[in-house]
Amino acid sequence: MIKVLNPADLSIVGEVPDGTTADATGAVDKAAKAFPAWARTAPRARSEILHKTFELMLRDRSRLAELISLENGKSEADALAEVGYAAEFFRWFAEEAVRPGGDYGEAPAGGVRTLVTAKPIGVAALVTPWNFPAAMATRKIAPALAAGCTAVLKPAAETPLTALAIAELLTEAGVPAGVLNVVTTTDAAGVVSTWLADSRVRVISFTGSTPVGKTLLRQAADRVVVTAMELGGNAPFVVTEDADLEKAVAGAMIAKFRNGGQACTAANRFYVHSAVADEFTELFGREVEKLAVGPYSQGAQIGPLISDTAVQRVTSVVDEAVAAGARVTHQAAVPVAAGHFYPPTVLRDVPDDSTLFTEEIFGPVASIATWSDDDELVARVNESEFGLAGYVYAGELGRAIRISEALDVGMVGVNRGLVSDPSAPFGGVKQSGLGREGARDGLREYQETQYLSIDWP
Ligand SMILES: NC(=O)C1=CN([C@@H]2O[C@H](COP(=O)(O)OP(=O)(O)OC[C@H]3O[C@@H](n4cnc5c(N)ncnc54)[C@H](OP(=O)(O)O)[C@@H]3O)[C@@H](O)[C@H]2O)C=CC1
Ligand SMILES: O=C(O)CCCC(=O)O
Repeated sequence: MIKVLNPADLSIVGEVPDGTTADATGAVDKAAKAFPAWARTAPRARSEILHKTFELMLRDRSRLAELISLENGKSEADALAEVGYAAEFFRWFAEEAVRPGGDYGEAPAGGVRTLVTAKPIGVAALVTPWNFPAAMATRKIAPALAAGCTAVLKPAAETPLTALAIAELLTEAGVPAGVLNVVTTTDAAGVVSTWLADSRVRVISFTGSTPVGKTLLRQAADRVVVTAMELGGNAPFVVTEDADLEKAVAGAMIAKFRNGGQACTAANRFYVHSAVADEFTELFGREVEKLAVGPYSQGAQIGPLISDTAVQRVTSVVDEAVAAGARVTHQAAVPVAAGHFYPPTVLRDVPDDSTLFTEEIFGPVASIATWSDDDELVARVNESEFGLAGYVYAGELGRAIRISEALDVGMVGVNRGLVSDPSAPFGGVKQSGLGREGARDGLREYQETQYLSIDWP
């Protein structure tokens, strides 16, 4: 069994089976057996089951939020927001399930009709991280099932309880046995490589770190498995000299501190125009100092990090930046408690080559640098090998759009601190990944295009 810990106080909140590679194959057996019938189910029937699951998640919103907070540590507000966000993927893909797509046309030379259909690919392997235990699962399960695929899911070993609770709700909503199979395990590499080697698994969708994503891409290449990869980010947060600073601070609080900074979309590098950098730092820093850090059960706004290793890593990258000349300007207090807490922190004069700027921080640390020329700013931002999200705050909308379009990222919040939305195509460029989740694109990740070229005398 795997013991699931509460990162706020290290108490045990549950136990789940530690699945083996034999369990991994058993899950594919079930998914493969269930596939033909599920793929033939009328789109409307699949849609209604997904819609019912959306309703059940909202019915159980507080229970699910508590489970998320217990195993992940995030605040009650973040957990409730996550349940709403996660449930919306079921509603969105319930609506997309009835629009599988397709086409019908005539070849230019005549004598041929072309009938194009979008078919479910087959068994989908879904691998999800601990930072959004509900939303990362539903962002994959909903489109896979909407398309007519069956699935095997491996949640993170730190947060398996939420995925199991969602699977139960899908069963309650009417998903037949075998359509979704969850394998909890501490042998992530063994289970996932077993799936990628199995000829019945035709697509893998992964959310997690870039190094693991690269490993899975290499493994997927052996059988040319279709891949969708949501990997690490390094989001810039740009503030121009004519931006509304109060609005920019409000957006920064969301972009940086949602989920305690543990999000691939989290603002990682603040580039504030030198004319307003002092004022922005002061306004932002004052808000950061007010953040209440602690266990969700005490109504805190910021919970612990996921593990002690995470705390050590954030500590070391902050220390490294300070040694290189950065200054800590503001910091919130942390409780004296057993959990993995790190104080929300603001730093100024962070060098572009410090790890805080070149790698994902995945913690509540805001690193600020300054700039003064738009072209120089864009060049500095685009030096990164990552390109998931970005944020641009500017007074003149045209300038905000020009800067946003010049950034090598998949998503930009323009005068907004949040980009995530089930109706929008979530995903990154460069080493931040391949493919898109949500929107219509999310369904396409689980469909294969086939055409019939029909003799038409
Ligand atoms: N882009 C994103 O959304 C995320 C980015 N990250 C980044 O990655 C860093 C490390 O986080 P971490 O949780 O370790 O991320 P990982 O990439 O290690 O974990 C994500 C998922 O992949 C699984 N996994 C781990 N190793 C393998 C493997 N060899 N083969 C197949 N599956 C594997 C994990 O299982 P298990 O939990 O059992 O190890 C988990 O289900 C973070 O600090 C952050 O920078 C992390 C999470 C999400
Ligand atoms: O960190 C992630 O992997 C996803 C970010 C959550 C979201 O905004 O959708």
